[in-house]
Amino acid sequence: MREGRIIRAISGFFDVYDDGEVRRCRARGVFKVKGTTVLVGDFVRYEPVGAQEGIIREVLPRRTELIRPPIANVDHVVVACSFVTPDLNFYMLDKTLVQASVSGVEPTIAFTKADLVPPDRAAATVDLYRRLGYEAIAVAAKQGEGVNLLRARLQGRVTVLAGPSGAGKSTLANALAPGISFKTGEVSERIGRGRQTTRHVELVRLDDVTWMADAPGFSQLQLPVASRDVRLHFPEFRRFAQECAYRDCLHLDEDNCAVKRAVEDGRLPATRYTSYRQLYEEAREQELNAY
Ligand SMILES: Nc1nc2c(ncn2[C@@H]2O[C@H](COP(=O)(O)OP(=O)(O)OP(=O)(O)O)[C@@H](O)[C@H]2O)c(=O)[nH]1
Ligand SMILES: [Zn+2]
Repeated sequence: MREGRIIRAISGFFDVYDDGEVRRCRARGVFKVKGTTVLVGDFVRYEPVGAQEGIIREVLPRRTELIRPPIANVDHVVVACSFVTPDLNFYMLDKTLVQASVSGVEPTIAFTKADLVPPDRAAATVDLYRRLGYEAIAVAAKQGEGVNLLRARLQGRVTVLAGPSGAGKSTLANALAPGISFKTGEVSERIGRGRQTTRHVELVRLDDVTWMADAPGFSQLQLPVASRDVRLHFPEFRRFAQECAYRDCLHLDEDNCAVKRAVEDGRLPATRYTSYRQLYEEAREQELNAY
């Protein structure tokens, strides 16, 4: 039995990468355990058959699992966020950072189109996020600025790109892995009678241990977290939250909230707190709609 990584799924077959070779495999017996799925990104045990085929016998435990696109063991997301066209949207950025945190995927923020804004503005935004503890890089893809820094962040990991339409994901994908054909938006397909939205995804090899998904990750639809837990995904709140009067302070309308105090006197950025309140409300709404 050998081990490999699924890099592509095509109508019942799975392409398994193992030590420089790709084998087209079928899965046998693995679905007997109820609820078992086989995803791109999965590590599997398989039996080679002939020179180019094989049979998957076991799916190994996953570290992470994204729903859109369905992909396992992603460890890194590059969150593309443009300074202009579309204008920088802190709320969208912060939402994606929360989604990454909930999924256990480490983010790197790529502030794109840095060539279109004054350098001091670009630097201030990058600094804001770095001070919060995030990895953040200003990128001007056409000039090549920031691309090598970003590429270094991919090394040894499986990366997906996320970010709104027009943020520069395809452009980044091409700069990072020349020749990659990055799928844009959502791919719809007719399946049977209804129209079902599916998103095919493949892992593209940069080197033996470095892979990138060829389709964007993290739909902006749902926030997979309870409203009361949203605060846990704003890491900069932590050191202030200890000083809140209530141990379980949500940092909303409670008295004597150290997080709100820190926002008021500028020790925490107001944009982040605004995003927090909005995301809390959004998660709360989801909960109320679930009943
Ligand atoms: N000036 C400048 N333009 C950029 C940069 N990166 C991307 N663009 C332009 O921004 C536009 C959108 O870029 P894409 O890479 O297609 O954006 P995307 O995120 O893949 O967009 P969707 O396919 O809609 O999801 C294109 O016209 C790019 O040429 C950059 O660093 N600087
Ligand atoms: Zn508080």
